[in-house]
Amino acid sequence: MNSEQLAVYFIAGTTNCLKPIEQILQEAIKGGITMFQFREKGANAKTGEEKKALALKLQSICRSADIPFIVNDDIDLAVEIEADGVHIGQEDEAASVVREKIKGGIVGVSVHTMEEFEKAVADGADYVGTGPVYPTATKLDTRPVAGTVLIQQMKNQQPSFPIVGIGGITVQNAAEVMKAGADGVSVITAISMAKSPEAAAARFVETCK
Ligand SMILES: Cc1ncc(COP(=O)(O)OP(=O)(O)O)c(N)n1
Ligand SMILES: Cc1ncsc1CCOP(=O)(O)O
Ligand SMILES: [Mg+2]
Repeated sequence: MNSEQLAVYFIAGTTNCLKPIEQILQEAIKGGITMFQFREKGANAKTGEEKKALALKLQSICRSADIPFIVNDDIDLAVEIEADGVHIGQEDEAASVVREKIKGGIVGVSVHTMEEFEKAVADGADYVGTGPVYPTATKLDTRPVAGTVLIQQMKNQQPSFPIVGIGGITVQNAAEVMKAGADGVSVITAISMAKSPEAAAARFVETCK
């Protein structure tokens, strides 16, 4: 993975979409997203075979566009379908263990403190995601809103380690996240719920790429 692939990192699951997720992903790809994470969780989310079938469809769309397809949380699914990578949180197994399981794949880790950042790097993470940078209604069990300070601190300590901000990021505040030192923005609502996901993605590309 190179850090440029984090520039406009779109994340979605069916519960974040009012239209079919396949259509939204295709529109976002036309707009220029650089990476996609399948995050199928929460009330009414698909599970089991239905979740796997959807993952395979979205993976195929990403493959055709040469965009990395990352699975959130579900390491077994990522291994089974040979996803390009997995994104794990602090409640999941250590990145070093996950790295062994997904042989050669991308491992992203959520961090909220410098200690968590240093551990993720030592464990062999390929990138870290940190947030919520701004208030978000998408994830209820988040840590407190953090602003951009941790992004600045991580960048100062390890200038070349890939970092992405997440949480409440919009086309209006994305520049501030980049200015703090992020390599990109992770976005759910501002693309998945946009009137035009293509136009929204294109505006993020202008700011972040
Ligand atoms: C790129 C990126 N960064 C952070 C997260 C959040 O992960 P986590 O804290 O494990 O929360 P869930 O997304 O699993 O609810 C992410 N998904 N992606
Ligand atoms: C998954 C996640 N982790 C921290 S905030 C968040 C939700 C981001 O969603 P949105 O871009 O809609 O604020
Ligand atoms: Mg998680």
